Amino acid sequence: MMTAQLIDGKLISAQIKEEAAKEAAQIKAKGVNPCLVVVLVGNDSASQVYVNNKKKACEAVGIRSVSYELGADTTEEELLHLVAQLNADEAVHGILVQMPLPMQINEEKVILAIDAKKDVDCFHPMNVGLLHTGGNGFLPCTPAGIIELIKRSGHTIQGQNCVIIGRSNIVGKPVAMLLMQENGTVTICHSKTRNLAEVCLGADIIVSATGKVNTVTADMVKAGAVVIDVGMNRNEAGKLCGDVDFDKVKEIAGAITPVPGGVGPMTIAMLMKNCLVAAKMQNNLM
Ligand SMILES: Nc1nc(=O)c2c([nH]1)NC[C@@H]1CN(c3ccc(C(=O)N[C@@H](CCC(=O)O)C(=O)O)cc3)C=[N+]21
Repeated sequence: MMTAQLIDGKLISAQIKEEAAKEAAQIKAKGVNPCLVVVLVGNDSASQVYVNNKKKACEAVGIRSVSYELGADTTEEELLHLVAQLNADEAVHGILVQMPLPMQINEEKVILAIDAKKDVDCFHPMNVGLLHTGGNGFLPCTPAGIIELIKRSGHTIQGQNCVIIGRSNIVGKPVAMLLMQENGTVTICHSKTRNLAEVCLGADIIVSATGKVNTVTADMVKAGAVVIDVGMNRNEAGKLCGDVDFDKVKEIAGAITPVPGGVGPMTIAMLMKNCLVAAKMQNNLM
């Protein structure tokens, strides 16, 4: 029995990519050819999958995509040199350096080196700061995808109790900011939070981003709550699964995202939107 509404990230992301394709055509009609460069260092197999998905999305939307695949032994200096070259290239609008990077490379240094105007991940401290002051421009891809999933599946954020589990720079913290901007009442929980189950039981919306299987179990979910699963884990059988005990939670929740097919595809759809924002910003089309 399935009581909860299944929030279809594949379907919603397809709609967003369709909208982006229309906008890409308009931008091209003005003589600008949006272009994303993805840089992958090393040969992590999960990263390969994501990078391929990004390429496919670019093709579908009509964004030129170029990828650089560098060896696992690439030095920080070499990567920074490539970033500088891409910063200077007027034909390149978006630069995405796939994380995580091999340990000889300082990720923060690389993020800082990317021109903030080309930072389609919205990881650069300038863009993070703008996000916090309500500034416009880039939105962080996974958090923005979560907001779209909630809204486009018919749920309101305004006035709702939103509980986030996880405080990472790429999901927990920025999604808190976006939910607050949507007038949600936000609580951020993490590994040191006391009475996590109790806090979650008060939530109308739960966002789990811990990377730990079974972070959210049925006893933690209020009847009818919206449950967004950002986890990307492998279970004992090697199968991709989220943070949420899906089979049991779906009997209690009002709506739930699956993994795969939930937040993941949305991240890529929102990346496409940021690439168009980048192309417009750099050509005074905003
Ligand atoms: N600079 C940078 N930017 C990122 O945005 C970034 C990154 N580094 N490093 C890794 C994470 C992870 N990430 C995903 C993107 C798409 C799916 C995705 O498409 N998932 C599909 C399929 C997953 C599969 O089949 O393995 C799904 O959930 O249905 C997942 C994860 C982007 N990330």
